[in-house]
Amino acid sequence: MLEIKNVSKSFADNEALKKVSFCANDGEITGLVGQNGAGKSTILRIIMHFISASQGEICYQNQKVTQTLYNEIGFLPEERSLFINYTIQDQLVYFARLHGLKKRVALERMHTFLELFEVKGTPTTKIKMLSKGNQQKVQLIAALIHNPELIILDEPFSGLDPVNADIFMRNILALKAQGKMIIFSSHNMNNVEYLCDKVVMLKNGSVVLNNDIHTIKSMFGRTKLSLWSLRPPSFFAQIPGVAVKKHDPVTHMFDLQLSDAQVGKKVYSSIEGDGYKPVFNQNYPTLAEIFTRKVNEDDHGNR
Ligand SMILES: Nc1ncnc2c1ncn2[C@@H]1O[C@H](COP(=O)(O)OP(=O)(O)OP(=O)(O)O)[C@@H](O)[C@H]1O
Repeated sequence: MLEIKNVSKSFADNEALKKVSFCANDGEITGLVGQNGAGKSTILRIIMHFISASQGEICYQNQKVTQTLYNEIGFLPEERSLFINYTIQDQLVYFARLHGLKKRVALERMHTFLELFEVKGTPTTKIKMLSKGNQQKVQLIAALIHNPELIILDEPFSGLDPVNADIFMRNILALKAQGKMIIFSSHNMNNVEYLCDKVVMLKNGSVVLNNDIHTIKSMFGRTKLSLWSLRPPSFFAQIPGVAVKKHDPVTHMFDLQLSDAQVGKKVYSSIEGDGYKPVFNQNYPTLAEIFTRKVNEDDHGNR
């Protein structure tokens, strides 16, 4: 288990992190989300010991994290850091050797990873000849080549097309199945929702959500209602607790936001006499919608 305990960090008078606490577990994927500047990279850099916390502590498997843990951690930095004149092979062997791997083992693993990640290039292709997405794959392989137990990925999906994002996701899930602990930051809520067991959301340096996805969704309730109706938008807008988010006059589909899941019953009874309804779907908000709501809340949790 990785425990982040009351970590604060200030850069001059800017409080970038305020008493941040959360845990990550072996065999689980934890997603770190938040707006630009929320503090995601800062907490990841503190875990990596690149910068120190102003306060608080971090424990991994019940021991204080020190630089000696370096070989147990695989890190994908937000800013890519490859030597563009190196070949893929020289680059990956270089990183593997930094972690004490023998060249033969590094080469074996390199071949496996190049295949798994479908890198478009051979071991002797120079990094600068690769597309941005393929360079990113090499950077991720560099983070994994020493077989770390804790994998920290700062925005792994930025700049990837959907096919390559899928390849990344498939491999991240395979690493989880091997029991690895994975923490990644991302602005792509669909990827976070698909991959993560747990989500931690930072807002202005503070944790505002910290739970498994199912619990987070339950906290918000089934407050999203998609329905088919021939009624005009004004009919639904006058029901207390209902906001009309979208109406398509061609398909007669509505997206309604409910203040409370119970309001769904009121909506249902108001159109009960209208006859056959091909769609009446009351659901939890998506993680992207929850994210937007949390961003727009004031500090007292009011929307
Ligand atoms: N080295 C630094 N010196 C001064 N301020 C910094 C430094 N690193 C980060 N900050 C500040 O700390 C705050 C958090 O930044 P951080 O990079 O952690 O945010 P982030 O959530 O990763 O944002 P993004 O999504 O844009 O990458 C910001 O106000 C930023 O300006």
